[in-house]
Amino acid sequence: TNDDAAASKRHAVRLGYYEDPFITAVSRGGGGFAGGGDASKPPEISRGYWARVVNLGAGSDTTYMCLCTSWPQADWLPCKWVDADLQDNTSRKVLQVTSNRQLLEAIGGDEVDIVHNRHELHADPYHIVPADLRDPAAVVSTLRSSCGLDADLPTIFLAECVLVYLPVESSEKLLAQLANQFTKSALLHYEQVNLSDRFGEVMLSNFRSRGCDLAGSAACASEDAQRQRLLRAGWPAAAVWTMRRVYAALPQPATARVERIEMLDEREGFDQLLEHYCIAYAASSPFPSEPDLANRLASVR
Ligand SMILES: C[S@@+](CC[C@H](N)C(=O)[O-])C[C@H]1O[C@@H](n2cnc3c(N)ncnc32)[C@H](O)[C@@H]1O
Repeated sequence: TNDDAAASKRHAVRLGYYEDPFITAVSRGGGGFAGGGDASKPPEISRGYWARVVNLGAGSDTTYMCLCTSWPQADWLPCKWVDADLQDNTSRKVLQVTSNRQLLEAIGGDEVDIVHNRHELHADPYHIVPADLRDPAAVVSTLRSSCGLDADLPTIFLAECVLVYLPVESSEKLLAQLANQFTKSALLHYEQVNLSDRFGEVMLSNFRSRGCDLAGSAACASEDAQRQRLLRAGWPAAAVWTMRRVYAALPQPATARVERIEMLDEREGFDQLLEHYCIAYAASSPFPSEPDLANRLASVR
């Protein structure tokens, strides 16, 4: 599934949907390692990738490298960044990063000490570590002991198309462990939603026919199911938006540019697809009221 995600991203970048100078280094077809073939993807898929607010830190994702090169001096860059995935994927990513000059330079080049073995890499502030998300206690222990993460510091967790592959009991345990251990944290999570309607059932059977059983699909039945899972896991605040709502809220010049890259046969199919993916946000403290938020923003400015 990671190879397919990487190939879809490479295709979207090649057509100009968004920029990611590192995607060819991590995805086969451009000298990279991840498979996924070079098949072109329908424009609905590319628009979906472009509209994602967050590219999550797993698989062949290159968000850290993109952030570092786009804003090399920014003081808001995180003081630690961890890409965690199953060992097969981290081994591949370690090989990609250590054997590619462009990726090495993006993570600090000669300026940082890079310690790595086949499965993990530590180039503080950047880390790649193997972690099975079905074992949350081990995940937290790895973050603390191998990456030096301080659970008392503000932390953002990103999960892009990942939780849906875990049984719901496992994703709930993981979410509970993160909410419980990281008391100043937020979670941004992107995956399928509304899978209980007819379109959702067809999506599920398409995944199944590609040999991909979505073990966590029950948590994706509706927006409420997604939200309730976060609340049940102990996150005090949680909100869910379908990608249709997110897309409609994006700046019009930006959507207009992307919609000129490739025409859609029909808009309805794209809207349906957007209706079946969501962004969920959870926070370890209740959301501020709108006036409170405005006051806080004013004091920062
Ligand atoms: C569809 S890919 C998404 C990759 C990346 N987040 C992206 O969107 O480009 C799903 C990822 O979830 C990872 N994954 C699935 N089950 C996992 C588990 N139990 N523990 C850790 N990672 C897992 C896979 O290895 C794969 O990299």
